Parts: sequence; C-alpha cells; structure tokens
Amino acid sequence: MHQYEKDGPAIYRQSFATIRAEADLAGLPADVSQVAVRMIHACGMVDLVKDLAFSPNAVADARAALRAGAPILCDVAMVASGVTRKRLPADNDVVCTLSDPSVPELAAKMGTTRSAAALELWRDRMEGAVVAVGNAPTALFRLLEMIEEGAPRPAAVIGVPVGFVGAMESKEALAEHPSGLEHLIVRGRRGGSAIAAAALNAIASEEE
Ligand SMILES: C/C1=C2N=C(/C=C3N=C(/C(C)=C4\N[C@@](C)([C@@H]5N=C1[C@](C)(CCC(=O)O)[C@H]5CC(=O)O)[C@@](C)(CC(=O)O)[C@@H]4CCC(=O)O)[C@@](C)(CC(=O)O)[C@@H]\3CCC(=O)O)C(C)(C)[C@@H]/2CCC(=O)O
Repeated sequence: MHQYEKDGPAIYRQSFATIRAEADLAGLPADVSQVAVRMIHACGMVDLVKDLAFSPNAVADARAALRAGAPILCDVAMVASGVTRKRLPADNDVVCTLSDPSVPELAAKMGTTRSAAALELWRDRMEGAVVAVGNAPTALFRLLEMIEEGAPRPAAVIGVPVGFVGAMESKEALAEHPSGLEHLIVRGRRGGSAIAAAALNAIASEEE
C-alpha cells in the first residue's frame, strides 16, 4: 500500500505552504506575490520568482477588467481549458480563436503561424480585454504588431510563452513596448500554458 495525501484541499494547503517557505517572495508587491504563488504551483519551480517581471498595475488592472466583465483572450486551447470558470468574477467569456476554420488559410495568406493569424479574429474583442499568451511566441509578437497598427488596447497581458525560438524575445518586446501595455511576464525560456492559466486563475480570485 502506498501512503499518500488524498485530501485535495490538504494537498493545496501543503503546496502553498511549501511555496511560501521556499520561494523568495519578499520583493514582490502583495498582489503579484499571490499570483506568483499560483504560477509556481503550476510548474513546481520556486526560483521562477527571479524571472518574473511586471508593470505596476498589471494585476490590479487585469482584476478590475475581469470584474467589469472583460473577455479573456487566449493564444491556445490549453490556456483556455486551464481557466477555472467558477473563479471568474463576471462569468467572463474565455476566447481562443486558434481552431476557427478560417485560421489555416489566414496563416498561409499572412505567411505566419496559425497561432499568430488567429489574433486577427480577436480585433473586435480586444478593447479592455485580458490577454493570456502561454504557448506561442509568434502570437505575442503579433499582438504587439497589432497594437502598433492601431488595434484596440487590452487592459493587461499575461505574456508567458515558452520555448527556445522567440519566447524570450517576445516577452522582452512586451515588457519594453512603447505602448506601455500592462504586463506580467516570465523572462527567458520558461513559461507555458499551465503557468498562464494559473496566473489568470489567481488574478480572477484573491482566494488561494
Ligand atoms: C513552435 C511551436 C511551439 N510549441 C511549443 C510547445 C507546445 N505546443 C504544444 C501544442 C499541442 C501546440 N502548439 C501549437 C501552438 C504550435 N506550436 C508551435 C507552433 C508551430 C508555432 C507557434 C509559435 O512559434 O509561436 C504552433 C502551430 C501554429 O501554427 O501556430 C499548436 C497549435 C500545434 C497543433 O497542435 O496544431 C498546439 C496548440 C493546441 C492548443 O490550442 O492548445 C505542446 C503540447 C507540444 C506537443 O504537442 O508536444 C507544447 C505545450 C507547451 C505549453 O505549455 O503551451 C513551443 C515550445 C512553445 C514552441 C514555440 C517555441 C519553440 O522554441 O519552439
């Protein structure tokens, strides 16, 4: 017989206590610290804190937008699936346009990935939205290009694409973007859909 914890809430309590004991959260504002705990929870890496970067109002503005009913625009279905609907304060729409039938042709026409092309279908929902990019660096780059071209401005961007090609660069581009978009990023190669969804879930609700 294996001995292991079977009580879900107890597992969560123990996880969050371990993260708070092991992660150096001291330098973070309270609202970012609470989000960081969930991001670490999603990946098991307590040193994620050192790569976190954020604009001062990122969490507050994203939270206010969600309370006001803003949609959540996700780059991939994995991010959208990870959003816990019951945590959302205003039954917010969770949108991922990647599987829209028009996207492959659009991507071919634009000469880009499907992930980036799918953002064309966000345009009429971008104003004041909360954007969560957890996978595709090209989607984050395309978001910045769209803003430069005059597209409506989201309230905040959780920018945590993962990987080796463009991930670090796209996140740095977001952090340094002249538009001053409110943002939360993980610098470097680390990121991923689970971290993006966890950040969103933490922002959606102040409870652990
Ligand atoms: C280059 C791509 C990368 N994908 C990564 C990691 C993972 N992707 C998974 C899955 C299932 C999907 N990835 C796509 C988004 C697909 N991935 C790409 C693209 C080729 C280009 C994106 C980019 O560079 O910006 C992209 C296809 C596209 O044309 O946009 C996906 C749509 C592919 C597909 O199945 O059709 C799909 C998303 C499905 C969804 O909607 O949820 C993985 C699960 C890998 C796997 O299947 O083994 C994994 C998930 C990681 C995560 O946490 O999200 C990288 C590493 C991000 C990589 C980009 C950077 C690099 O260094 O290569």
